[in-house]
Amino acid sequence: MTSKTHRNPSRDGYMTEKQESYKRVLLKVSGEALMGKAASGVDPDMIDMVAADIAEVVRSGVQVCLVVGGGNIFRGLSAAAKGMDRAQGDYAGMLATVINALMLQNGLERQGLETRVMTAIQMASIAEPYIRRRAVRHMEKGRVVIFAAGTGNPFFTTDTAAALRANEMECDALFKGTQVDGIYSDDPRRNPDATRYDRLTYMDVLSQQLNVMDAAAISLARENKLPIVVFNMHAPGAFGAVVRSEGLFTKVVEAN
Ligand SMILES: Nc1ncnc2c1ncn2[C@@H]1O[C@H](COP(=O)(O)OP(=O)(O)OP(=O)(O)O)[C@@H](O)[C@H]1O
Ligand SMILES: O=c1ccn([C@@H]2O[C@H](COP(=O)(O)O)[C@@H](O)[C@H]2O)c(=O)[nH]1
Repeated sequence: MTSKTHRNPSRDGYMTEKQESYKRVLLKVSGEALMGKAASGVDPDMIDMVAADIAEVVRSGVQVCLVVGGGNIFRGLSAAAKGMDRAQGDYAGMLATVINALMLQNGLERQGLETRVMTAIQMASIAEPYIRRRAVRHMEKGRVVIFAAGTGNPFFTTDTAAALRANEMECDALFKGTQVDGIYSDDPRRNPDATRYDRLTYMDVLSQQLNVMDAAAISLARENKLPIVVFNMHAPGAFGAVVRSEGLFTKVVEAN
């Protein structure tokens, strides 16, 4: 695939262009990616690398908001598989995303960026409650807004939270920074013969059950024609590169 699509500010169509021009984007940071080389938890070097990447994009004039996962600390589904009440486990998972958000906020501030953490579950002594119009205002002022605690509801994931917030913030695209350099025909970490796609439609991802993101997130993006860009966030500068449409990534859009 050689051509790239560009989402117009009106959000109602695509143009064929060589270079994307994004005004506002949401980056979903995988919790697992924050582990770096560690077995669990957060690798401070990885926080610094991700923060430097985000700072580069912000300084290029793009408004950035973030949703952080919690899979490096706790996943409700895994706990439920061992007998824990699912909803209780999911609330613990959402709290895990708040820990990651605070770590990332600190990393971003060390890069000299202005930031706000907004939580979907109220915890007013450490972060602002999520208020949509306030979040938009923060971004207009050049602040990086980190949306924590997922959607605030059990039985969801931070991928769905990312699609939800990206739509609410009227972002031009949702970037999913993960451990693999795009979407493959099968999980590349389990199947070495899986092949990578440059471009897919939402329906391709749903019908072929390409499990890089959950179906609820893909459906939400599809309903609102929100492009999704999946890329590997382990190399320094990776986020800036995909925002400039460089390097390897898979883009999910409405039609090829
Ligand atoms: N078809 C596929 N193409 C690419 N990756 C896939 C595919 N199927 C499954 N995966 C897996 O999906 C993973 C993406 O999940 P990732 O860990 O980034 O998300 P997450 O669960 O949202 O993050 P976290 O819970 O750690 O915050 C990849 O690491 C990859 O191994
Ligand atoms: O809206 C949400 C978002 C997340 N959760 C719980 O948090 C963990 C961690 O999120 P990941 O997306 O897996 O990184 C998730 O496993 C859920 O248990 C939630 O309940 N609701």
